[in-house]
Order: sequence, then C-alpha cells, then structure tokens
Amino acid sequence: MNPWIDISQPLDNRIVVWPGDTPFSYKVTWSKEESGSVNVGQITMSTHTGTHIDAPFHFDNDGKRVIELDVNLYIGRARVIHLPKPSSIGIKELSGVELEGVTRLLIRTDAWTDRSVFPAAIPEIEPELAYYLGNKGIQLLGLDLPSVDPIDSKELSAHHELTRHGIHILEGLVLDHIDSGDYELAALPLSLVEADGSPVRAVLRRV
Ligand SMILES: Nc1ccccc1C(=O)C[C@H](N)C(=O)O
Ligand SMILES: [Zn+2]
Ligand SMILES: [Zn+2]
Repeated sequence: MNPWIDISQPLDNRIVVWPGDTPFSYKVTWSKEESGSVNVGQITMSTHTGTHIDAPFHFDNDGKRVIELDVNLYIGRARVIHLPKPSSIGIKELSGVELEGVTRLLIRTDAWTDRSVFPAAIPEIEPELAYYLGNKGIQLLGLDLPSVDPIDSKELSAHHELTRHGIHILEGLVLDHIDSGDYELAALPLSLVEADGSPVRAVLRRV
C-alpha cells in the first residue's frame, strides 16, 4: 500500500493569513508546571487559515454551515492535474484534461511560490468553469492557492458559481511535491456546527 503524503500547510505562529484577518496563534495556557499534570493549549485562528474548506455560509448568509457538508465529499478518489502558473483557469486550460469519472479535482498551479508571504495576485478561476466542471460531475475542487477568486474580489463570482453547480471548495493545498495522477484524498473538516469554513489536514495516497 502506498504511503499517505501530507499536502497541508503547517499551522504555526508564522503562517500567513488573509490581509487583515485574525493571525494564527497557539500557546500553552496551562503548563505542566502550573497544572501539575499536563500542558493544555489554546488555538486562535481564522477559519480560512492555511489548508481549509469553505462552507457556502462564507459567502452566502443562507448557505450551508460546515457541519451540513457531506463528509463523503472530502474522502475518496481524486485526480491531480498540473497547470503551471496560468494567468487564469478556464475551460480553455482544462480542455485537454480527461475528467471522465472524476469527482474530486485538485489543481497544482505553483503560482503561490513563497508561502511565507500572502500573494499579491493569484490566477483566478473563470466563473464559466463552474458550469463545465459541474457538468463533468466534479463535486470538489482543490487548489494550491488561498482563494478561487482574485484577492481583491468582492463579488466572489467563482465561489458563488462553483457552489451553484454543486462544487465544493478546498483552498491552500501544498502540491509542490505532487505529480499529476490519481490518488485517494482525505481532507475532512472539523464538525464545526456554525462555521463558515474549517481547517483540514489534507493527505493523498497514490492509487
Ligand atoms: N479570510 C478572509 C477575510 C476577509 C475577506 C476574505 C477572506 C477570505 O478568506 C476569502 C477567501 N476567498 C477564502 O475563502 O478563503
Ligand atoms: Zn476560504
Ligand atoms: Zn474561498
């Protein structure tokens, strides 16, 4: 059996977050010396930190919360494709890609080269792609980018269009070391009842 490969960003106090969003922090709030038995920590973070999923409530007040999302979306067969540094990702870029039978698609763009700084600009997902991918049966789209829309977008057209076509969003993957091909994916969100997003531990194993 092939080993599982980690494709998640490490969560430490240096991780970069969306400009203006809550910085990540982990600290021991009750040390072994104080408690007499254990170290107990506390995490403060935005739900959109590092490798994470978006729930529709993130961009739609009436949209689903994390706990309402089907866990089956986030575990199972996935295809990884490599589209090196595209200026945008649309139907044209995916026209040569075989998607027969694929429900989870991960796109490696290599466009966020230095993860120690938040990118000023990223390739955008053209909203028309949502119809195309939805039609092919894609239910989960993952990217090695912090968003599926341009950083300065207020409309979040790709987020809305993907959701409208039944495609769920996985952002902030680390795919630098992953070849194109077919894998098993596990990237489960936490069972957050009210949340608009959730960090995930994303892993792949070659099939
Ligand atoms: N954290 C934020 C704070 C302010 C404005 C946007 C964001 C986002 O996270 C948007 C991004 N498209 C996302 O879904 O992860
Ligand atoms: Zn997000
Ligand atoms: Zn997003």
